[in-house]
This record gives sequence, C-alpha cells and structure tokens, in this order.
Amino acid sequence: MTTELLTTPLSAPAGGPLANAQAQLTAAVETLSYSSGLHQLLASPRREMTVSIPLHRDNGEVELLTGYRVQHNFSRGPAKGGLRYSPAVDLDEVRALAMWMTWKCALLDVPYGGAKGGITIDPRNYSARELERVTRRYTSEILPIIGPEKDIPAPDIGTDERTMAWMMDTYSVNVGYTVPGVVTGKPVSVGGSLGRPSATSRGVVQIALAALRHAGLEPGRSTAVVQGFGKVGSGAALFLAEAGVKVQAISDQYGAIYAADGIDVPALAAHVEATGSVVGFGGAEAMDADALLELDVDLLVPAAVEGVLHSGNADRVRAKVVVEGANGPTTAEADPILQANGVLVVPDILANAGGVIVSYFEWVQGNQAYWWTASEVEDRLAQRMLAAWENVLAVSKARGITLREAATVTAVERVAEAHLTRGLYP
Ligand SMILES: NC(=O)C1=CN([C@@H]2O[C@H](COP(=O)(O)OP(=O)(O)OC[C@H]3O[C@@H](n4cnc5c(N)ncnc54)[C@H](OP(=O)(O)O)[C@@H]3O)[C@@H](O)[C@H]2O)C=CC1
Ligand SMILES: O=C(O)CCC(=O)C(=O)O
Repeated sequence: MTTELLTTPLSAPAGGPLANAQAQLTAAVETLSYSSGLHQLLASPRREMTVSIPLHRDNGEVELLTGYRVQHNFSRGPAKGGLRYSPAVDLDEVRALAMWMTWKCALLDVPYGGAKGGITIDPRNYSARELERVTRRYTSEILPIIGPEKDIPAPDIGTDERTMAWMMDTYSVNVGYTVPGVVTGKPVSVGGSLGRPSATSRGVVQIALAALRHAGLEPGRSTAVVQGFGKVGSGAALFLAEAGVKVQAISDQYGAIYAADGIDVPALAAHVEATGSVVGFGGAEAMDADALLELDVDLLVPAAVEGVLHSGNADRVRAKVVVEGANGPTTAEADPILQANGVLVVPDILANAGGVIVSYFEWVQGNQAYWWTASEVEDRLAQRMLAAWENVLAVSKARGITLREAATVTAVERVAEAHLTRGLYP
C-alpha cells in the first residue's frame, strides 16, 4: 500500500487531544505505509451522537446540559469505553478518547472497538439526585446506540459504579428486562466484577514496576510522583507504596503535597475522604502542582487529565520513566522532547488498559452468569498486562521506534486487518 496524502477529515485545534490522537495515528499510518483512504477510515468516528439533557435542579430551575457518545470503530467487536462528567468535556475530546479506546482494545486483544461518552458538567456542583436524573436522561437519549452487543459504557473521570448502576437500570427498564452487560464497572450486587475498581491502578503499577526494571531501576529503591488522586491515581499511589516505591508527591485539582521520605498513602486516602482534597494533609508539605511534574524522581505517573506534559514543560521533566495512567497526558509535541532527553514513556493505551481488561472480564462473566474469584481476575489481568508489555517492547526493539509508536502500530495494524478481512464493500 502507498501513502499519498496524510490529511485527516476532522480538523482539530493544535495541542488539543484530538490533534494529538490524530498525530499518533498519522505516525503509525506512515510506518505501516497505508493508503490515505485507509488512513481516513481509521481517523474517522463511525458514529457520533450529541444530545441535550434538560435537568430539573433541586431548586426548581431548569438547566440544559450537553452530552456526547462517539463510537470510533467496530471492526473488532462492539464499541467500548468510559463515560466522563467534567466541565472540560467537548466533542473533540470525546472523539480523541474514543479513538484511543479503539487502539487500547486492539493492543490488549480484547474483542471490542472503541467509544467514549461525556457530559459537560462539574459533578461536584450537583446533588446525587440531580446526577441520577442527568444520568438517566442521558442514557435514555443514547439508548438506541448502546447495548451489550453494540456499545458498552464504563466509568471515567467524574463517574463511578453508582453512575453505571443508574445506566444499567435505565436501559433495563426501557427494554423490559435486566441487562447487566450494557455497562461495566457496575457494583458487584448488580453483576459487577470483583477487582474492577482497582483494575486500572493495578495494571498501571504492574507496568510501572516492569518499566522501572527495564530502565535498570530497582522498585524498592525508587521514588515516584503521582498526578491525580482519583480512582486511578489513588490506587496507583497505594500499589506503588505497597511495592516499596517511595511516593514523594501527589496532586489533585486543588494542589499538591510533598514528603521526601514518602507519603503515607492510606492516611492520605482517609484525609481525602474526610476533606475532599489532598491539600492540608498533615503528613506532607504543600508544593506547587505544576512543579510536581518536574521533580527529580525515577517515576512519574500522570493520572488526571490530557495534555499535562507539553512543549512548555517537557524539557524540564526529570523523571526517568513516565507511565501514563491518564489518557493522553503527553502531547505530540512533548513526545520527541522526552525521547531526546532519554525519558522512557509508557503510553496510555498500554499502561492504563487494566480497566478495560477487567471490564471485558465483567462482560464475559455477566454473559455467562458465572463469577470468578478476585484472585482469578487479578491473575488474568496481570498475565494480559505483562504479555502486552513484552509484545510492545519487542515491536519497539524490532522496528527501532518508541513504545508509543510500537503500541499504536500494533493496534492500528490489528484494526486495519480486521476491517480489511471483513471486506471493503459491505
Ligand atoms: N477509571 C478508569 O478505569 C480509567 C481511567 N482512565 C483515565 O485515568 C484518568 C483519571 O481517571 P479517574 O481516576 O477515573 O478519574 P477521577 O474522576 O476518579 O479522578 C480524576 C483525578 O484527577 C484530578 N485532577 C483533575 N484535574 C487535575 C489537574 N489539573 N491536576 C491534578 N489533578 C487533577 C482530580 O482531582 P480532584 O479529586 O480534586 O477532582 C481527581 O483526583 C483519566 O485520564 C481517565 O480517562 C484510563 C483508563 C481507565
Ligand atoms: O472499562 C472500560 O470499558 C473503559 C475504561 C476507559 O474508559 C478507558 O480505558 O479509558
């Protein structure tokens, strides 16, 4: 196949998540020498839905929210991906996140395409009753395009297992029977899997420990910082500390804390539970949240939002290894700077894939109505994460490309092969 033009059908603002996702795809398409037609097909979402969500607030006022569901690709199976509640959500962000889900599922060889959803809302400003109404209305609006064989949402920023229970109930009430497989990341009491809440963090740390050793660093003598202390960041900090890594700094959207001898992560979790933020934790000192990314440590785990490592700060990153717990934390401009400085970057589509792997296990268990033990889930998760790590390392070495390029090339090739095998003229 020949590479002619490498323009993509969706124009995206430079530096934003969609431009970054497209730049990563373009690099993979160039390596694979795909045609521009195939490139455009891989770059374009198969289906997008934008919905208005009228919300009756508890005080009687009516507010109109906007929600999205983007299904990027179905070539390898039903679409799969999280649902985000954040004020920063827009259609381009959801498009990027959906594309990354396609590559993640292909890389880890779970039988899904990629999707993502979002609502532009700051969930902290709404009561639980309001969030339930928003979730139920959003689910009703996107109901025609989701389902266990079509598209299966899961938690992401600002959503959790309670959100998934509301989605599952709304879908089930509409179709007339209980459909646990329409979402994953549900509570165990309604068909969730043991081990799903901790799966993304466990996977991040399994990869982080392997990456540290690959870089010649002994985890028990290593230091780390974690950006974000939500579902992914808090678990990552905890599992790193349990593995003997000294977690010296942690941040959330309100600020950052630092302790040279290592933060007591369970005590910090109790503080956050009580106060809502890492700020003010007694066992550490306050530090500048941007400076946290530039600390002289062995391991940096960005586990919050996109674009935090960019052309303006990449040159100052002193961590030897970056393991991307978040989706898209490193911009396309930052990648070559980090590479030139010898920083080993383990890409999101590999590092944070533990969540979708256990979501897949949840879907399989639900479909068979047969439940696995926590250790079965954890053992199978570790096997898949470490096999994918070895595979990406091998491709990187064989082709002389970065880990991100190796992961993306592997995934894109699998998606293209599935698409072409199914035939071009359905
Ligand atoms: N949940 C999952 O299973 C998976 C999540 N991911 C990705 O991991 C990342 C985090 O998701 P998740 O943990 O689920 O989301 P959560 O909503 O549980 O947590 C997000 C965390 O990021 C923090 N945060 C937000 N903005 C900033 C900022 N500018 N600086 C520092 N911290 C910030 C939040 O702070 P605060 O607490 O103050 O609001 C919060 O601690 C996202 O990129 C997501 O897409 C990837 C794979 C699976
Ligand atoms: O568990 C899932 O299905 C998807 C999780 C997710 O949104 C992600 O991996 O980014």
